[in-house]
Amino acid sequence: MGEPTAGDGQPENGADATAPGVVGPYGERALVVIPTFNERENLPVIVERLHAALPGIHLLVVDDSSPDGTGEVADGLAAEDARNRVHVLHRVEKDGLGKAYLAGFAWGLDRDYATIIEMDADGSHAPEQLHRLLDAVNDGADLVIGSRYVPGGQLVNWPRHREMLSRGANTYARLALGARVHDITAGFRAYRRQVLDKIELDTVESAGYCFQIDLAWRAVRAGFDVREVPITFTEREIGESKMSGGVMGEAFVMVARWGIESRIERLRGLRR
Ligand SMILES: Nc1nc2c(ncn2[C@@H]2O[C@H](COP(=O)(O)OP(=O)(O)O[C@H]3O[C@H](CO)[C@@H](O)[C@H](O)[C@@H]3O)[C@@H](O)[C@H]2O)c(=O)[nH]1
Repeated sequence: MGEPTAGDGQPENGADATAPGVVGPYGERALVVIPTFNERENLPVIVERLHAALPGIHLLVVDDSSPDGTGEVADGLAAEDARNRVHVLHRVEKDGLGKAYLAGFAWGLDRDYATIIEMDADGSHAPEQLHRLLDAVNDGADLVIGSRYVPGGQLVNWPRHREMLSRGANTYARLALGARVHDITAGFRAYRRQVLDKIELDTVESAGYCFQIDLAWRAVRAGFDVREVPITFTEREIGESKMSGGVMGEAFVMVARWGIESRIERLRGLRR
């Protein structure tokens, strides 16, 4: 499956990956993990915007051998960056968003980044709003979710059917799990590394977008301070979403399972 290829985990530009990725005023080392599949036109734009917004931040592109050559574009960006802020992890085949993030998290945790961020490559998440998430981390939050569904959150140009699907998925997850998170499927997040160290990433099974629900739910259950800050989510202009029936089916089944498991656990706790 999409395991990192030999030699992966090393920065492709020969950079010292332990060099600090200090985020301006935040004074902590932060890594933005960007999963990519067929994003060759979007990637250079997002990298430029990210470094314009937060010049000190490091980023790791996790590419699943995109047929359109995104991996080579990422290597080029890494080679061009004189400050060694851009790193690339190549995986052998498309293996789902969740697995790509897990590989990226492992890379970042190995290199002692203090904060690890999730962000799409397609411009849906605005790098200019990343400081909102980092401010909340700085304020003591453990997991910060950039939320479309709290006051101040917005959707721009998202097709109506995607909005309904997303809102439906959030309502379903809230009812099944009882987690008080408004946008538990959101993919713009910042994790304090202690969260990722604690929530047993080696037992994560979710491969697709339900990975987002899985990790937020684990963080809630572990008692971490999970907060939402409003963001604007903008529909991509170039390329296509990788959402599929399989991705939705996986989320439906997994969330039902976690809901049942947590109710059983609660009942056992009451009986004791
Ligand atoms: N490496 C890798 N990257 C992937 C894969 N599938 C998707 N990606 C990358 O993951 C990012 C998000 O994928 P999209 O397909 O553009 O997501 P979306 O439909 O716009 O979904 C957004 O909304 C979902 C629901 O709220 C979110 O769950 C999701 O994270 C994302 O923000 C993009 O950078 C895309 O290239 C994969 O199998 N492997």
